[in-house]
Amino acid sequence: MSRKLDSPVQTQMAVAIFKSPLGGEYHGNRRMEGKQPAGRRRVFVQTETGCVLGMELDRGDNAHTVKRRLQIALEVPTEESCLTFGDMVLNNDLSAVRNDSPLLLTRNCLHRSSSTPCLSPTSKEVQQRDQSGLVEILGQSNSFSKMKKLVKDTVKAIKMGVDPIPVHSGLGGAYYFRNSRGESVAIVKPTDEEPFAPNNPKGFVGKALGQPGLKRSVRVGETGFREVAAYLLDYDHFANVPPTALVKITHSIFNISDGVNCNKPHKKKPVSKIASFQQFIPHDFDASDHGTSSFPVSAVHRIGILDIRIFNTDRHAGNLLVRKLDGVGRFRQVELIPIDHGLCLPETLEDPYFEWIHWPQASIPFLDDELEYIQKLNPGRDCDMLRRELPMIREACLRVLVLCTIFLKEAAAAGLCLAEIGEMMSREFRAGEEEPSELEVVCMEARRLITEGEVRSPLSDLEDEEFQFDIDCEEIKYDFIPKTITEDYMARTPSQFGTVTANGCFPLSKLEESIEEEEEEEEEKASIGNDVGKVGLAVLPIPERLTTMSKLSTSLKNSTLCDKKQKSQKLAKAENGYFANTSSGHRSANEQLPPSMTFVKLADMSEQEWTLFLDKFQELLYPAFSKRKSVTLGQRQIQRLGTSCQF
Ligand SMILES: Nc1ncnc2c1ncn2[C@@H]1O[C@H](COP(=O)(O)OP(=O)(O)OP(=O)(O)O)[C@@H](O)[C@H]1O
Repeated sequence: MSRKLDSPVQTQMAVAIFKSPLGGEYHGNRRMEGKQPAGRRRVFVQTETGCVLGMELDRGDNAHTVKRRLQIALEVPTEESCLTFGDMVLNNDLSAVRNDSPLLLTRNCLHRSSSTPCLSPTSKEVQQRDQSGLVEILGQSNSFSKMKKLVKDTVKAIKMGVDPIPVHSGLGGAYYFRNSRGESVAIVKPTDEEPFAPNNPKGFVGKALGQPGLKRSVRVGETGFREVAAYLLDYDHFANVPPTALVKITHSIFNISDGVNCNKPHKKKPVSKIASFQQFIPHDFDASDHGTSSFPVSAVHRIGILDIRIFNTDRHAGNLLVRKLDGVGRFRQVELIPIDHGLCLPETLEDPYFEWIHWPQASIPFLDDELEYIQKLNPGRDCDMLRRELPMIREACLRVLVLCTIFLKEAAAAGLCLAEIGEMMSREFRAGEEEPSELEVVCMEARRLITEGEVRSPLSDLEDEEFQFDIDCEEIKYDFIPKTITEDYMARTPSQFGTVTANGCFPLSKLEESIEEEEEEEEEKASIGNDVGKVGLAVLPIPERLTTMSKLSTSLKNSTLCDKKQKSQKLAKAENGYFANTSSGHRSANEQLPPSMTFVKLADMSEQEWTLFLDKFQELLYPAFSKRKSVTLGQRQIQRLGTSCQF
């Protein structure tokens, strides 16, 4: 491990070495348009501890030449370093890397505990040599044009000495940047100050950039581009996401955990960061402080539509700002502003969080303009746009976007309301165990079907001893037509499939339990990553368990699905164990993170499998929607009955 990578001094050197000849102050992206010699690109290399180095690539550069330059600056031997750009490990060719792209430099992709200090340019000399502007938007989208004035105002205020204000709420580092009148105009969240990132100022540290973060399916350092993705996907400002861009920004307010800046505000030196930069929206409350009944139906629907598309795992009430419109003559009316989209577009499906799910507005059918908006959504086009504007975005995130957009479109067309759609995406906890959502159950079945190649008769399935969804033996008839498997399976909610255990498996009979217990013990001894599956224990109360047992297929062993879930759980355990600890006084990521389950993976499918999977997924949606509608109908009847029985 290089000593140099952990000390601020070399970063100064690095920046000096990589100083940009494209000097001048910030002019949006104008400077890059036209004036840059053909084939030249500027990139920002971020080390896993958050240090940002501006660097220029010539046409002839390749990953090796870049690493060699970094070796000189940081003393990291090229064979020990790894340069990545989103999903891509840059081994040689750099043609996919665009101007202004942030690259990540890690040590041979090794994950390590990262309480090590951040490197950042600290001396005045370095700042002068690093001639990029104080705030530079990374990306070319026209959607960022609104941001240019904001950036200009911010830069002017910085130069006048108007300091940003640290935001005390939230787990991550965030700063209100102001204009020359001292008014907050932007909120800036550096990617290396996210929860658990190396330079988090609130003590939530313990991971390097690129490792699984607060949510396992969102890596540390990758919430910033998700904030931007949410803004870019919010076409026509439909849900009211504030304008947001990714920036490279330099200021002394930012935190670095090297003891240089900590607790010595008067001695702070300017540091450069990659950050999300979002327009500050003046507001009166957030949704946790305000009665939700006054929220307009259309505002709730529009935010819900966005949350579903982007699979938001963090729509809590604090992430909905509320602005009273009394001042603009709309007495008692409010406007909602959705913020904090850093935990959307996870790399796998998990449990989303939709605060609005039980608000009455979410049970009101979609309005015509909303249905029209949904109908026009085109997930393929969304992906193309995101690949173009945010080339570091991972394909796994795009698959989640595609899946959820299809789900939304089909559900809305089938007449489901927002609450129903949200419920179908949410997991349930029963007896302390997490069950897959209805959406995940559909995905699991679609994967099973494409893995098997063809839908086959239940008899052959039983002979194969493949895993089946709670097939009731008594109900199986030999003249059962293939489609019926799916229908039978769809006729059940996840809870009717039986409780899923911590391993994501359905409960077994007692006999099987004891066998599995033994197997589990055996496997505890086996190494992590062993392919032998282990099946979890049933957790149902006895009577319920007996009913479930009688219904279970006799062929629950050899479950590929369970194997996969157990493997991912083992890996999760292994990873949790791996990030052993951090500096004392800081809360390590290990202490904070509850393990979360992955019931179905999307990223490991080939392009061809993914296409087949989406076809199957769409086919399976219709019976799932019918089931959901009948459940809702049943609930309403019970509610009505309850009301009419009241004296
Ligand atoms: N665009 C905005 N305009 C005005 N205020 C904002 C904006 N974005 C965030 N805030 C304020 O800053 C606070 C912290 O922001 P945010 O919730 O995005 O940070 P976070 O660290 O990601 O928080 P959390 O830990 O809740 O996820 C918010 O509670 C809100 O009060």
